[in-house]
Amino acid sequence: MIHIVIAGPRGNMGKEAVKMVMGEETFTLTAVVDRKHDGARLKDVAPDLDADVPVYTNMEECFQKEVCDVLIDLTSPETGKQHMVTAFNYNVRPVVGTTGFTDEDIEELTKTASEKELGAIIAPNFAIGAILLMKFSKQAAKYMTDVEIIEQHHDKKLDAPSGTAIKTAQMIAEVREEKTQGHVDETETLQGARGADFEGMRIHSVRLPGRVAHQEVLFGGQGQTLTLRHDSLDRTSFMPGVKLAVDEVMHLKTLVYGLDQLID
Ligand SMILES: NC(=O)C1=CN([C@@H]2O[C@H](COP(=O)(O)OP(=O)(O)OC[C@H]3O[C@@H](n4cnc5c(N)ncnc54)[C@H](O)[C@@H]3O)[C@@H](O)[C@H]2O)C=CC1
Ligand SMILES: O=C(O)C1=N[C@H](C(=O)O)C[C@H](O)C1
Repeated sequence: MIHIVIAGPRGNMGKEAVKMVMGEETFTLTAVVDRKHDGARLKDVAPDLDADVPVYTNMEECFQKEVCDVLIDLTSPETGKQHMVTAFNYNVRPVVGTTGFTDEDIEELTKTASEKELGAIIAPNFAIGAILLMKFSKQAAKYMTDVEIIEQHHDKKLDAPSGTAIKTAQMIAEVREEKTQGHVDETETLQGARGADFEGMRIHSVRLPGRVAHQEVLFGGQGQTLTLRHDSLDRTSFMPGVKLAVDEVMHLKTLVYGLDQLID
């Protein structure tokens, strides 16, 4: 039995994670960490979840009082890192879907996980289709080096570009011959028109009500284009990946960044 604490249980992702954990025979939800409602029961502050577990606002107190093997963090960019550090201090294995980590954050957290020989996962995207999109993009970029990434999300999203777009660009950059795209003399008459620059590739972020999570990777070559696209139509798309990460993190002795590392 894996004992789990979820941070951010009333958020879009947190709610789905609570339902998923409660539905798994080998998982037990022991508590949740929220921004408010300290001392309440989750079922009283989120009746749609029907989860009779305690709510803490202080993660340390939660780890001191409750049994916890794995922390699932689905909060905000500034909170995720802090939660991971606290989890490491209590020998709890973090599974983090929260996006917005810098390269330095990931390096620092990897060092701590390795020193403690404690498993940890930061997964910018838990959806299998999105992981396949990243892998296929990496494959295509060996042959087609002009790439533009267009990601589209709901307008409540805090970080841009998305964690998925950054991870996709990082994976592509591992194999892509470095080049600056577009015309050598191109200028932006309106700042930002060409999107963010990742090693010469461009990333464009769209934010619209009605969207969930979508990404296209566009490749251009002589007389041809290739478009790869993934759509998450609702947040249940991420849950098999969250379950996989919880199972896998129990066997790891360091931090893994991206589920692409765990899926063939
Ligand atoms: N890895 C993946 O597959 C996915 C990752 N995400 C990421 O997950 C994160 C959450 O996304 P959503 O659920 O859409 O956001 P949301 O805004 O709906 O939920 C975030 C929740 O975290 C809570 N929270 C914030 N600070 C907290 C703190 N200090 N302690 C406890 N709770 C705190 C908020 O109160 C809120 O309920 C974002 O970073 C997003 O980019 C979202 C979808 C999929
Ligand atoms: O905020 C979201 O919604 C999502 N965030 C993740 C990201 O930044 O890539 C994953 C998914 O795209 C949904």
